Amino acid sequence: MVADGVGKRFGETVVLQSIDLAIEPGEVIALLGPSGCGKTTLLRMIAGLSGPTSGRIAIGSDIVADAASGRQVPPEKRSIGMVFQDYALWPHMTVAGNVAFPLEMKRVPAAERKARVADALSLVGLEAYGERPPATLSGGQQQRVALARAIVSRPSVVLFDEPLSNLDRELREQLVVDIAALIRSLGLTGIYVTHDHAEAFAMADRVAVMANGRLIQVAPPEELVAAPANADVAAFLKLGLLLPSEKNGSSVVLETGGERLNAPHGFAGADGPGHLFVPRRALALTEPEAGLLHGTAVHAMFRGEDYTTRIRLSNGLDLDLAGPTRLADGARVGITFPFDAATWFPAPTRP
Ligand SMILES: Nc1ncnc2c1ncn2[C@@H]1O[C@H](COP(=O)(O)OP(=O)(O)OP(=O)(O)O)[C@@H](O)[C@H]1O
Repeated sequence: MVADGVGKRFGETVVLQSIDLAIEPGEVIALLGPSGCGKTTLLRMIAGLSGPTSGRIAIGSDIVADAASGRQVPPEKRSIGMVFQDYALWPHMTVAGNVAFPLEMKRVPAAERKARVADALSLVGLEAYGERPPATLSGGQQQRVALARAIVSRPSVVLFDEPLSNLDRELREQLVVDIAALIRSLGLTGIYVTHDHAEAFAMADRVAVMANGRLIQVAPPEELVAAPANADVAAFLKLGLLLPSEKNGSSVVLETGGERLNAPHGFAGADGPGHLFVPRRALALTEPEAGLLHGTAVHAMFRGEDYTTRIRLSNGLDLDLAGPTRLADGARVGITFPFDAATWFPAPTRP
């Protein structure tokens, strides 16, 4: 699937700017971003449920949408399967009837249809449920039916629109693994929309982080965590501490609280306002006099193996840090980190 300069406007409102995204066959991409950033809009255009106002979309070798020529291939003629948040099963059909539907649309002969439906239901662990009406199944089982329906015709791309958000946490954690294993074992290409970064990390080969109708970083999960492209990505993924500050040469002064950090080797990046980013794994609690930053313990929570303490920094930010001891509420603490683990993100200069 290739999106080439894809944009979407509703009247005067620009919802997607100019999206360039190429997904390899067999690859799973998560579209991740806060509510309203345009994830569903992009997915609906790939599905053919709406058309781009600029750019074009290809699935395999077919151009399925092209704003310039007005070409818009309808959803049923695109090689796609879809799994929606609300399952979207037809209540008047049996489970097997639902799964068979995409094959009926393609006029697959009855005997082959039956075998393929049985195969798809067994892949999702529901071989015994074919004759039941969907309403008699649990939410998790209904979503498995929707998954079987999405893969039964072996489409070029399977599109997922927040498929697990109606399910409780335990079920979500189970299904995310099952879905990931299934799409990988079948070698399917997947686009998975979510606002949950744990789900995106569990599912995807690469994660496309979106904000305000733009793609801001497309990278494997490990790379996003190790090297977020900017302060927005680090903030959205909650990767650590983002300190609003002013940089002047090798020193960084925190915007509020006035603490000054003198980095022995300085930080790369332009002087002026911005954020100092310190990844969570680099942060450690220490005595107040040994701390680069200072704060007060708000409350320590026992987490089974260690304690997570919420610390209110002198600039008012809250930070949760794990440690082996229960700190008293109100205790003064220091926070330290190796300077070479920190990154300076200058404030963006927006036109
Ligand atoms: N038909 C429409 N007319 C006008 N604005 C729309 C229309 N559809 C979507 N939008 C706007 O486009 C923006 C992006 O919406 P979209 O549903 O793609 O976001 P999202 O990232 O999927 O959010 P969520 O996670 O809440 O579903 C929103 O500001 C929304 O209000």
